[in-house]
Amino acid sequence: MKNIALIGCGAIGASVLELLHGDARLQVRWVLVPEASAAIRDTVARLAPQAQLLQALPADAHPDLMVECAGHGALQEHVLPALARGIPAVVASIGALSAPGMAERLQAAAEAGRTQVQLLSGAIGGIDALAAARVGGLDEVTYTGRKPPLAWSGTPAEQRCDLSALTEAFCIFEGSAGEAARLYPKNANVAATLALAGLGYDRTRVRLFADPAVTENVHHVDARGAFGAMELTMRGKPLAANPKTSALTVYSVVRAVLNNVAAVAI
Ligand SMILES: NC(=O)C1=CN([C@@H]2O[C@H](COP(=O)(O)OP(=O)(O)OC[C@H]3O[C@@H](n4cnc5c(N)ncnc54)[C@H](O)[C@@H]3O)[C@@H](O)[C@H]2O)C=CC1
Ligand SMILES: O=C([O-])CC(=O)C(=O)O
Repeated sequence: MKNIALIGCGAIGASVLELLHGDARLQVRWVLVPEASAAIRDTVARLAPQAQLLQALPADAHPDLMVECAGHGALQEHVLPALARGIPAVVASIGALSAPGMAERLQAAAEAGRTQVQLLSGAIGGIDALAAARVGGLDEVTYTGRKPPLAWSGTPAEQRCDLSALTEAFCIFEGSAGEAARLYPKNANVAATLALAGLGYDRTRVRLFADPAVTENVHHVDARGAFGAMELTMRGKPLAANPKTSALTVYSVVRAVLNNVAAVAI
């Protein structure tokens, strides 16, 4: 049986616990959050009663896998030290890697601990194809993200337009994946994932729209290169607990965890 440390117990973390609950091949032994609200305590008591709810991984704990679904700060706080201790990790907050030096520090920590960090595909598909296409050489990768206006609340989009008054699609951002990840950290994980798998932060073009005509989180990717061309549209249903997050992100985390305990991984 594999022991799991879960970082974050919000919209994604709670749904991950729900889906892993009862799987005899693994046990969530630690849930790490900055503050254990009553809702988090209830969720953990119901879905992972054996788990310790803590702020940091104890020095003598050695999980088989750390699962990050918490936010950008969690990479610095939990993932880097775990990797350095030899604990493998899967990470959902891919936008965090756009902070200067973070990608290099993740790599150095994993090398020091002789382990591996897996960057999850999260809300987007086709990352396998894009990363494979990169081997042959990519010429162009463009990502267009479209979410309902209120999914952009609390972001710099609020300074660009009145989100609640939009009657048609409004382009809230156009630029590189690097700028997108810095300005819209909670919404630009997909842009950062595409950049890391494909042409990098500077050469991956990004357009983000607040669109009152959509009810889903719509991700569109166009890529061209030596392999040929790829066009992909995902229409992700948002999680009820957090409309900024697509439900597929939860399934992507669960898939990665299950691939760690399954005899055949896909
Ligand atoms: N790769 C992808 O496609 C996607 C990635 N994400 C990432 O997943 C993260 C979590 O998403 P949600 O669950 O929807 O957010 P949420 O806000 O519902 O939950 C975040 C949880 O993490 C905890 N937390 C925050 N900072 C922490 C820290 N430093 N250490 C430990 N716990 C911490 C919070 O207390 C809360 O329990 C987002 O911040 C985003 O970076 C989200 C959507 C898509
Ligand atoms: O969950 C999504 O649809 C994607 C998302 O928020 C992001 O790119 O960070």
